[in-house]
Amino acid sequence: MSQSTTTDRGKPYHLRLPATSANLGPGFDALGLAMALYLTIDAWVADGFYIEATGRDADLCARLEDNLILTTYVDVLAVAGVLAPRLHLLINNEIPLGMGCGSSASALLAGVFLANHFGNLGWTGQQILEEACIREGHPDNVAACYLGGMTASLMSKNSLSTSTCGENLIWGLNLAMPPASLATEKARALLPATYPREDVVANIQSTALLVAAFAQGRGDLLRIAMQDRIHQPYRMKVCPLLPLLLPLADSSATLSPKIASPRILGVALSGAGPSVLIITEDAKPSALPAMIREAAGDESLEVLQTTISMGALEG
Ligand SMILES: Nc1ncnc2c1ncn2[C@@H]1O[C@H](COP(=O)(O)OP(=O)(O)O)[C@@H](O)[C@H]1O
Ligand SMILES: N[C@@H](CCOP(=O)(O)O)C(=O)O
Repeated sequence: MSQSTTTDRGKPYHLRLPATSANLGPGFDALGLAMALYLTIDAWVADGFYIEATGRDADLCARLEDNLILTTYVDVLAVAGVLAPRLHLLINNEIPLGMGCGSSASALLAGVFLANHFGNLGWTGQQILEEACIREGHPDNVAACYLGGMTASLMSKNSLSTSTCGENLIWGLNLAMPPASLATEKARALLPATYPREDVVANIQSTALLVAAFAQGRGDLLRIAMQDRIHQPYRMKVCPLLPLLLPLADSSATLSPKIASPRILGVALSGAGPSVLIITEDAKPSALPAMIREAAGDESLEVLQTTISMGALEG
């Protein structure tokens, strides 16, 4: 992107927003886990809109047209009746776009943070969070992106309630990334309007257990607690990695603690897919990528290894 002609940039407004893995299996639209892969933005008022982007999907992040960060920024200020100062954004992105890792949540939250700061809106953190959740349409990734750890969220009449736990857990978060992206909107359109009662009850039971597992650091519960019956079965056809990798959750269950194989705690679709999240007892186990590639039958499959993030930084 072309350079801003702003000569004296001064201290930038700085944002660092994590990727998120929503749902964690059964917690559809309710649970999200913040991951230590970041969208980092430095912003200054300038004489026009400029974006310089580096990192993952840098070409998409640097686009000025239909850019979710900028459209959110301009729209929030338009609704507030404030003329949006033009901005120069310096972006470094580590979050894969359209892969089920919450890139749109981080972009929306960034747009709202920028609007609040440069439009002097004076909003509280809660107002910023609620605005971004309303715009995303479901609170799970946005709330985890802001608050970090494993965040449970509930949106009722545009009012958000949240609770966070597990921010200090050192479990490994391993993401199997197929080559093609999948728009969340498309993956949501595959879900039925109603569900059998037994599927709903099974998901309520799993979700309750899953929250307890994160709150108490009970990795032994994840294999059972990450089972889902309300979105993953319907998304398998557009997320072909999922049926190949779900059995990995069972592979560790029978291992003797003496065997030095990476201990897999649980497996789920990451967000709306197509990536798959594999949680391990240890952070970044070096033997796991090869195990995942073998199960997927794809030697060149990308595997990202990361850990739990504490959430957003701003200022
Ligand atoms: N850093 C970013 N800059 C601009 N647009 C972004 C950014 N991150 C995400 N987006 C927009 O969000 C879309 C992906 O959102 P979505 O389909 O919900 O997938 P996910 O949130 O799982 O990555 C991208 O195609 C792009 O339009
Ligand atoms: N609960 C949502 C989560 C979407 O997450 P994303 O990272 O894929 O945008 C859903 O499952 O649709």
